[in-house]
Amino acid sequence: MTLSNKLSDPRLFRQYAYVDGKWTHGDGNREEAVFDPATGEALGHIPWLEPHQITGAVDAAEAAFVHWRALRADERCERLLAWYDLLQAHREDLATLMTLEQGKPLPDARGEVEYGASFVRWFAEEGKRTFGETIPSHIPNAALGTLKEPVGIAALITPWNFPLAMITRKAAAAMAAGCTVIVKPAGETPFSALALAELAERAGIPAGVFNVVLGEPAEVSKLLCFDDRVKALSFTGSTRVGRLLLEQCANTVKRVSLELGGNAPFIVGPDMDPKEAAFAAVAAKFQTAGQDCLAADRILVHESIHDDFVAYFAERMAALTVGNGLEGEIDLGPLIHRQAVEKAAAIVDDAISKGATLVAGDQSQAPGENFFMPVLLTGVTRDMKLWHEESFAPVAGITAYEDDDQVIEMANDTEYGLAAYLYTHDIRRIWKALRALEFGMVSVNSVKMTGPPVPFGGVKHSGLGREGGVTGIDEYLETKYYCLGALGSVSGS
Ligand SMILES: NC(=O)c1ccc[n+]([C@@H]2O[C@H](COP(=O)([O-])OP(=O)(O)OC[C@H]3O[C@@H](n4cnc5c(N)ncnc54)[C@H](O)[C@@H]3O)[C@@H](O)[C@H]2O)c1
Ligand SMILES: N[C@@H](CC=O)C(=O)O
Repeated sequence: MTLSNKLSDPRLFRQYAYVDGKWTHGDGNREEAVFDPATGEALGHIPWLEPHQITGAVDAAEAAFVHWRALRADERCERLLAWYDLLQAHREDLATLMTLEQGKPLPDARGEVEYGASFVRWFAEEGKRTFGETIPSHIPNAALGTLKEPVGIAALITPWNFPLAMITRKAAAAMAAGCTVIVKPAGETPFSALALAELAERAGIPAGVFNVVLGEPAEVSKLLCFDDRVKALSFTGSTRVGRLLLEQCANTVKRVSLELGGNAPFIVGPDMDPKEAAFAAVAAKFQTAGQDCLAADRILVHESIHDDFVAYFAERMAALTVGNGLEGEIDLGPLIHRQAVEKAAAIVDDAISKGATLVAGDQSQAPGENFFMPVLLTGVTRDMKLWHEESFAPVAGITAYEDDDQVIEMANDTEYGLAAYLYTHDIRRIWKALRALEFGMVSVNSVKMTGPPVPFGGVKHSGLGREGGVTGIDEYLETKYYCLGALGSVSGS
């Protein structure tokens, strides 16, 4: 059965790039196969565009910008809301596509479609609220103020772990602001991006406003970063590639937003019920099979409840089901590819060789070559890779701590600063930790922390800027100051 036969609307499965409202082949006949990580089967192929075709996408976005920015904000809102409605209407197909190319269980994929669509609705509305200011004038007979204007063309480069929501969180903000966009999705998961393009077209988003380019990642990114007509780059992905792109954008002095890696601490206070905290930690660790920038990577538990916590964690972890996300009640799908499995195994081996205890995680039970069974390690210490690197895998590491000052210092001992979790009901402990934790987001007694109203983003090497929330649209807006002089009698306004 081919992929399109699994969809009720087969036209959502596209194997072309989408530029200037046209489905596009690569002129050089280069292409890339896309695999189902659960089965290893090829799902289809995507073309790689040639450099002149990437430049052509910038030409198209430049031409479309003239008209798109000139629309009234409420007109852009209408088109974005039509896109939102189509995402909702096709959520089952979008979820199926996502599970096939990314591997996450179907209920999680449905959740991501909802999540991704919610950003479109949010920014459709926010576009109507990009207010400027009036400034009390210090210049006689003048009126001062600001206007908000779209920055121009935005290049959006996105990862494979959230193939739809990482695009809409950027694209909807940029498009609502009046920008045109060129999306470069991850080669592992292009089909969700292309389905978004198909639905954007049906929603009446004009040609050239939403483009999806495909190609060799370093080549495409360089062309977009070096092109002076591209005014903003928004990237979600690894810190390694983020640093590279930041450098590449320096020459053209672009607006750069970076959503990079995380290495979240999950702190459990001595006052917590160990069962409640352990169950929450399992949820925070194993979301998206651990391939999540918010995954709880370092679980720091007060020594007084450590042993009970470990027992409950192991019990809960043992109940997790691992398998093909399209089949039955599955908690964890495959990892994205074999290299991810090898990296996870190396991180586990490194920890064990340095003294960690393997409590659970028998890889002989893995249902396929891209699967990695959940692992629980205790006695994790700072010299281990598991402490410093994002494992991006279902590997949980637990460390005991003695007091509040020590655990804050441990939590901050990372180059990353995306998200931290804190479980305690002691308000003084909460307040102290909230202020001391060097992370862009701190979630207290809640695994879920994201959504459209939230300013999502990190500090330190986890990124620059914020996505979502009331400030997310600012990444795509310039502030233009004006001074209207010689007005006669307006002094004092
Ligand atoms: N902070 C966030 O909001 C957030 C969200 C999701 C994922 N992430 C991070 O993303 C990473 C996982 O995603 P990934 O493996 O796709 O990341 P990645 O950095 O390898 O790839 C991200 C994107 O960059 C492209 N790319 C890869 N190499 C490139 C190069 N040399 N030059 C230019 N572009 C290149 C890829 O094709 C892809 O489109 C993790 O580090 C995760 O924490 C962060
Ligand atoms: N779960 C994150 C994506 C990180 O990988 C989000 O909600 O943005």
